[in-house]
Amino acid sequence: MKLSALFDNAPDIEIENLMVDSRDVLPNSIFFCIKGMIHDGHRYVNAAVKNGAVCVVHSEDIKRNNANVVYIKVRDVTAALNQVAACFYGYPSKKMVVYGVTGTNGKSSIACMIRNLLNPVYACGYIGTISIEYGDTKLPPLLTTPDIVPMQQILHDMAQAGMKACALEISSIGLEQHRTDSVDVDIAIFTNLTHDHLDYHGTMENYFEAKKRLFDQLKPDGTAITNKDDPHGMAMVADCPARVVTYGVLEKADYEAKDIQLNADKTIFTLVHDGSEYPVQTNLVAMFNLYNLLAVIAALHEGGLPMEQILEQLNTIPQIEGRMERIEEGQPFNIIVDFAHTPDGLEQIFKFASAITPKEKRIISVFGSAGKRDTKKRPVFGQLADKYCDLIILTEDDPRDEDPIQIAEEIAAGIQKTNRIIIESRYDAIRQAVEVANVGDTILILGKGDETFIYREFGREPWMSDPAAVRDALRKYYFETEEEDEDETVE
Ligand SMILES: CC(=O)N[C@H]1[C@@H](OP(=O)(O)OP(=O)(O)OC[C@H]2O[C@@H](n3ccc(=O)[nH]c3=O)[C@H](O)[C@@H]2O)O[C@H](CO)[C@@H](O)[C@@H]1O[C@H](C)C(=O)N[C@@H](C)C(=O)N[C@H](CCC(=O)O)C(=O)O
Ligand SMILES: Nc1ncnc2c1ncn2[C@@H]1O[C@H](COP(=O)(O)OP(=O)(O)OP(=O)(O)O)[C@@H](O)[C@H]1O
Repeated sequence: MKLSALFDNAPDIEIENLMVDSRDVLPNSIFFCIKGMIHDGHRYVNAAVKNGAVCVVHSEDIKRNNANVVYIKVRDVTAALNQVAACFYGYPSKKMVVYGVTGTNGKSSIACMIRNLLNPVYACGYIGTISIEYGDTKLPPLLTTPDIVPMQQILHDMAQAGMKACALEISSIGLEQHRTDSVDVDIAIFTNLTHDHLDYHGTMENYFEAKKRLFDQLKPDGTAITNKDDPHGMAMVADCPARVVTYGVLEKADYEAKDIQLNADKTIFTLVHDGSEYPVQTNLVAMFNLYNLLAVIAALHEGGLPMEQILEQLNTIPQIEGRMERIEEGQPFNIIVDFAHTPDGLEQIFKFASAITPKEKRIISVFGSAGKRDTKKRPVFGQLADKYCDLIILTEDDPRDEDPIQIAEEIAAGIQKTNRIIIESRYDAIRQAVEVANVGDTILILGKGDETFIYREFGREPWMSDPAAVRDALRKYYFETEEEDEDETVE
């Protein structure tokens, strides 16, 4: 693409790449000087030119010392990058119906469900924490919400591959860093707002405002779907220029659930919408998933999918990897692997475990808390586990360069009455839970879902994943010892 097509009054030189990091080698590129939290891109112009930049977009005064380079001064480099990236990749989001999901918990669950339910009738991709998927392509995730250039590039690839829609997770950090400013969102969904990412945003007010940007910026012919039962649900859409649609359980809402029956293996309820009542049965479990499902039904229906077509799929919704994943290997106790890593997420899963575990049986939880991330939530995790669990096994969870034992001690500071042990190795902690569980107990393995890495001081270290670890431990330390016990009895 010619530079002149991207900037007014620019020369006709050919542009092949967009560069935001001077360390990337990208021939015939435009380098954008982004001011970050640590570095200022303006300091890396020479390195960028060495690595292929033929144009530099900047907001501060810099030395224009290379006659072969075009220098373009703008007021806001990030805004320019957003406009240029969308144009460079052919405005891909305008070619698809984009469902943008934001909120503290439930983004991946809702975005994956939208993709899974829509895809059979209307080709839909997914971008989020779990992966990037479209058609038969499945790529590892970048960030939850990719940076500006990869975002536009992925959307372009999706549109090229024939996707007509995309379910996109939009994190508060992504919003704060303007990663979706040039994404044409058609339907924006809000799940809930509870304690998370306060290390980044500082206060709940800032965190709220970051999320609210998605709704403030929504186009007038877009749709905002909000959780009426969440204390922030209506405030989130207060200044939204788009049509607002609500879902909920506690109050009248556009998509409302009543007569709810929560079971260990299914949920039954009546959906009330637009004066009609629909009986619904789904294989999804737990109250928070009912909320997620209401958001999904609202989004798909508002997006044009007939209600009957949505409802007929709800009894066999595909399991979302690492989210409320029940491990069934024939053991006589429940094992659930879940990605819960916020206080609200933890409390929801503890409540569900309390509902499915008989009073005289135990809830055994295995979890930690990530290093270098929101340290204030650690004792809160401890308090919550103390309230609901009978045995707490604290272990590592992405320690980065912190000491996992120290993190565990900080969680333990919130535990007053419940037995707790600290086992640093995640595998050994899972093994311990499996070895001590009795018939009818419930084991919860929380925080990492299906992730196949653990972040350490040097970066990602491969990890077999919690579901694989628990299956391995069951085989080696539960079923084999059971067989040995039987052999001894025979003798
Ligand atoms: C903490 C954080 O959000 N960091 C993001 C931020 O980086 P930063 O401000 O530190 O950037 P910086 O290092 O100061 O660099 C500033 C600029 O100088 C450039 N640079 C820097 C050095 C150099 O030699 N040359 C050069 O050109 C950099 O490429 C950059 O453009 O801006 C970068 C884009 O310019 C992001 O990629 C980066 O995300 C990092 C990778 C990250 O880990 N982010 C996480 C926290 C995140 O975004 N998480 C959310 C939420 C997930 C959830 O909900 O759980 C997500 O959406 O994934
Ligand atoms: N609507 C909800 N309300 C509260 N907790 C939820 C909700 N949906 C899911 N959870 C809990 O939060 C965990 C993470 O869910 P999910 O991955 O969908 O959230 P997320 O917002 O995408 O988080 P992340 O971006 O960090 O992946 C789940 O495993 C579950 O324990």
